[in-house]
Amino acid sequence: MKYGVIGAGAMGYRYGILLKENANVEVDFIDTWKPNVEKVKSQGGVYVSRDHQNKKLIPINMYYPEEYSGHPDVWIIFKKQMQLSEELERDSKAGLFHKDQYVFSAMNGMGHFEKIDQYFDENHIVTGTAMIATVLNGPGDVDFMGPKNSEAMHMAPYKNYSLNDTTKSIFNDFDRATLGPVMADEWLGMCMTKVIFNAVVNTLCTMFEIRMGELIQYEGVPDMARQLFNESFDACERANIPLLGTRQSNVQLVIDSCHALKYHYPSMYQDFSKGRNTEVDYINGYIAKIGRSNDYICKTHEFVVHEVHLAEKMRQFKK
Ligand SMILES: NC(=O)C1=CN([C@@H]2O[C@H](COP(=O)(O)OP(=O)(O)OC[C@H]3O[C@@H](n4cnc5c(N)ncnc54)[C@H](OP(=O)(O)O)[C@@H]3O)[C@@H](O)[C@H]2O)C=CC1
Ligand SMILES: CC(C)(CO)C(=O)C(=O)O
Repeated sequence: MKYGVIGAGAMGYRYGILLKENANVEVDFIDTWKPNVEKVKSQGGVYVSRDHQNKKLIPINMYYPEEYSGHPDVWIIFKKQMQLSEELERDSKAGLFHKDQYVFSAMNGMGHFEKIDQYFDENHIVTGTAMIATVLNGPGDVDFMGPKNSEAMHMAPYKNYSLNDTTKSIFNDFDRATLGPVMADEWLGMCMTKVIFNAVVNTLCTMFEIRMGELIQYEGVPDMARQLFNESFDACERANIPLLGTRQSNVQLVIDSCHALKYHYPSMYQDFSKGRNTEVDYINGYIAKIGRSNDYICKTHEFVVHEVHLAEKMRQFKK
C-alpha cells in the first residue's frame, strides 16, 4: 500500500521512514512548516540519527498540501493537537482527501479522532498509540530515541469496527516497518491508557524540565503516579472506559518506561522548551473533563493543568 504522512515532524518522520526503509512501501510527506519543507527540498531529504548516532540523509518526497496530487491508500497524521483543525481544513481545501482512503493517527491526548471523523468515513479510521520516543532536532533533522526494534505501539479500528483487509494490511506494513504493532480489542480504552500515561510522565518532566530517566530518580514518583492514575481510573470507570492494565501495572509501566527511555525529553517538553504551548489540555485536561461529565472531580489533574499553564506563562520572566 502507499502511505502519505501529514505532519512531517518527529513522529511523522519516524513512521514514514521506517515504513519506507523497512517495509519498502511508497511514502510521501506533506508538511506546512515552511522551514522544514524548504530544508528537506534543499538538502534532498531528511537527516536521521538514532540516539544522536549514525546521522545520515534519507531522500524523501516532501510537499506543501497545495503542491500534492498523489493518492495514497492511507494517510498517517501526526500533528500537535492544537494544530490539527487548521491542518485538516487546509488539506481538505487542497483536495488531498478521497472517499476510498484510510487514515491512521497515534497522536498523544484526545480530541483528534472527532476532528478526523469530519473528513473520513468512520470505518476508515484506525486509532493508535505509540510508546515511541522521537526528537525533532530542527527542520529536516530527526532523532529516533531508543535502540532498533524497541518501538512499541497499539492500534485498533475507530469505534471498534471489525478488522478488514485494509486494516490488516496496515498492521502488516507496520509490523514489517518494525513499529512493533499490537492490535487492541477496544479503541477508546487503548487511547485513554496512553493519555493517562502521558498525564504523568509528560507533565512532570515538562514542569521540572527533565528527562524521563531523571524523573524516575526521585523515589516519590511511583506515589505521584499512583495518585494521578487513581483519579484517571476513577473517572474512566464512571465513564465506562475500559483502560488497559490495572492501577498498579500502570505505575510499573511509568517506572519501566522511564528507565527504558531515560534520555528522552517527552514531546510536551519539546514544545515547552521551544516557547510553544503544550498539549496539556488534551491530556490531563481531557481526563478532568471526563471526570466532570461523570460527577467526579479530578482535583490533582485539574491542578496539574494549572501548573503547566503557569509554567508556560512564567517562561516570559526567565532568561
Ligand atoms: N515526539 C514523541 O516522542 C512523541 C510524540 N507523540 C505525539 O505525536 C504528535 C506529533 O508530535 P511530534 O511529532 O513530536 O511533533 P512535531 O515534531 O510534528 O512538532 C513539530 C512542529 O513544531 C513546530 N516547531 C516550530 N519550531 C520548531 C523547532 N525549532 N523544532 C521543532 N519543531 C518546531 C512546527 O510547527 P509550527 O511552526 O506550526 O508550530 C512543527 O511542525 C503529538 O500529538 C505528540 O504528542 C506521540 C508519541 C511520542
Ligand atoms: C515517548 C513518550 C511515550 C514518552 O512519554 C511520549 O509519548 C512523548 O514523548 O510524548
